[in-house]
Parts: sequence; structure tokens; C-alpha cells
Amino acid sequence: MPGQPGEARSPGPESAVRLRGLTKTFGGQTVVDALDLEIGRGEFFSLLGPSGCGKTTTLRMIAGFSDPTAGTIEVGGEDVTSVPPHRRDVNTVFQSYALFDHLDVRRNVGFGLRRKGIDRGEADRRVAEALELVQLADRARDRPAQLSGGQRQRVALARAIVNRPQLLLLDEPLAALDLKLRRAMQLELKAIQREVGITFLFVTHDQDEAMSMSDRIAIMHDGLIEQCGTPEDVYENPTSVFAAGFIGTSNLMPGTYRAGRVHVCDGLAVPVSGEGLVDGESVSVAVRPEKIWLSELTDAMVRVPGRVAASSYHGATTQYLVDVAPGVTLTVLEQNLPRMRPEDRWTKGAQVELGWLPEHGVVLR
Ligand SMILES: Nc1ncnc2c1ncn2[C@@H]1O[C@H](COP(=O)(O)OP(=O)(O)OP(=O)(O)O)[C@@H](O)[C@H]1O
Repeated sequence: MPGQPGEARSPGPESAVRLRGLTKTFGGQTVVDALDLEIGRGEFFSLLGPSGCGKTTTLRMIAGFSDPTAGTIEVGGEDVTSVPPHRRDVNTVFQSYALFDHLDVRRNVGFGLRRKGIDRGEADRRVAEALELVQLADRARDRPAQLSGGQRQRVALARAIVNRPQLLLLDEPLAALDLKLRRAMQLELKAIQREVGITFLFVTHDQDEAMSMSDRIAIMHDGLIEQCGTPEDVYENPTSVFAAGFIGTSNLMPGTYRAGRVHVCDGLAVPVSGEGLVDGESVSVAVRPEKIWLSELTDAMVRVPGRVAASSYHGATTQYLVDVAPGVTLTVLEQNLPRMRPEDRWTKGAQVELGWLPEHGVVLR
């Protein structure tokens, strides 16, 4: 289904970014396909999608580094489609820090301010404030080479926010950091964004990253927005098979809808809410692994018998693969609760009954 921007939260007339029919083709290949998108002021918005789906190309057009083939770009209500990059009220943070090695941290951060003709005292004050914000006030006299990867990226961030642009574009800025530092930086980045109130448009292929930081996420696929909404919305209510599979893990059971059930195969017909469906339609039922219960089932649940094909212990959780029909295996994720003993876990070959609440079986066309 094409994007439904603004569905989860309408940015209104005061939008920070408005894209209309934004299109880019390279040698006849359309990599960004008539994108319509509105981002509200102060939003932390992520474009999430696999490599090659057109995220960076979209960002480059908004920054002004690449001309759209068609469509318009507004920033803060102003049409900037033909405005050169340095005249747009937009800054970009890249994956590579792009710092000047021969300048110290303070000068790297203040570089753009001096070029804009801001007087020395005011520039020094703003640089100090930006460095305070990214917690690098004590490293102001260091050269980039003396800093860690995470610290360098914080310098790049300070440089990008020091002149308080309306919009900050971030293209996989944490990709070069190791996992632990990356998680820490995600929290910091979100806190900084809240504090400065600048609209962030963040590009990533990492769903955890997008989920943990964003007010809204647009899932991109082949140059199109598949779905747009809050993290909770896109996770709980995916509207396409691609979206369901790209964010988190989803069990997909393809089948044919008939009389309130999706017939997956002989012996497996899953009751669903049939709203808007017609008999004979090909659909898939998607159920998240953590929404499936293996014990304490209730009458309100959809119940399916199965046989455990594999079980793996992950510390906080145990993951089971359960065969429910020939060729249909569901993944189930169970919390290892304090009261559970090792012998309570199911082992390979066990006959089980799976259950989930009807509303957790999402029907996808
Ligand atoms: N200058 C260019 N000339 C030709 N093709 C290009 C150019 N820039 C990008 N492309 C193509 O456009 C498509 C989208 O690329 P883009 O970099 O926007 O994707 P992406 O979603 O940001 O992926 P990644 O996460 O790998 O950066 C790719 O198929 C890419 O090869």
C-alpha cells in the first residue's frame, strides 16, 4: 500500500518538511518514486528501509546536493526545490564525520559560524553551548585525531546544530560505531534533539535504531513509502507483508480468506476479523512471535496445535520453532519469567497448543 503520511500525527500547516511527488531517476531507473511526505516541526522522523531503497537519494535532494527529476521540496513552508544547498536552512550529519583534522574541536564546530560573518564573541558563546550539549566542553582544544569515534561524531553533531538550522538531516550517523557505543549514542541523540527542538530527519536501515528514537517512522521500499506511523503503530499494525517482515520478526501464514477464516492449508484455518475482505481473497495472517502463548491459553484465543521443532535459550527469552502444518512453522518467543524452571521449557518433539488473541492476528493483503 502506498504511504499514508500524516496518518499517525498530522503535522499541520506548520510542517518542517513537505515533499510532493518527489521523484529521482538515474538513467531511466526510478529510485525515488513520487514521494509525498510531511514532517512536523520538532519531530524526530526516520526513513527506514533496506540498502538501495532510496533513503540517501531522498536526503540528498532535501539537502540540495541532488536535483529532483520531478516534485517539490518545502522546508519551513518555503519552496526550496531550486534553492542552492548553502541557502537552505538545513544541515547534514553523515556517517563519516568529515571533520577538519588540522583544526581543534572548537574551531571545527565554529567553522560555519565564522563563514556566516557572526561576530567572534557570539560565535564563541554558541560553540561553547553546543559543546556543552554534546558533553565535549572539556575537549574543545583537542584535535579530531585525539578523539574516539563516538566523540568525533558528537563534534560533527555540535557543528551541525551550532547555527540552529530548522532541519537536521542525519544519514546513518551511528553506522561506524560499535554496538554498545551506538546504543548509548542513540539515547544521547534523542535527548539532544528534545533539548534543541530541531526537526531531525534520520536515515537508517537499523529498525531498532529507528524504533528507539523516532516520533514517527516511514518504511521505504523500492523508492516508495510502504507505511508511515509511530513506532508502535508500524510494529503493531503493519499494513503490508514487507512492513511486517522488515520491522521485527513476523510469522506470516499465507492463505485464502473464506467465511471469517484464512485457510492456510488442509487442517489449518485461522479465524480472523474479516472486515473488508471478500471470500476467495489471497491474504496472509501475521502474528508477532511474542504475541503467541504456549501455556495458560484462554477461550478468547485463536488456538492451533503444533509440535516443537526446535528450542533455543537466549537468556531473557526462549525461542521455539513450532510446526503447525506441513510447511508452516511459527516462531514463538517466550519470556523466561523468574518463576519458570528449566524443566518448564518445551523441548524438541513436544506436542503443544499455541494461542493468540484474535486482534494479534493481523491480516495483510
Ligand atoms: N549517482 C547515482 N547514479 C546512479 N544510480 C544511483 C546514484 N545514486 C544512487 N543510485 C542508485 O539509487 C538507488 C538508491 O540508492 P540510495 O543510496 O538512495 O539507497 P539507500 O536506501 O540510501 O541505500 P544505502 O542504505 O545502501 O545507502 C540504488 O540502486 C543506487 O544504486
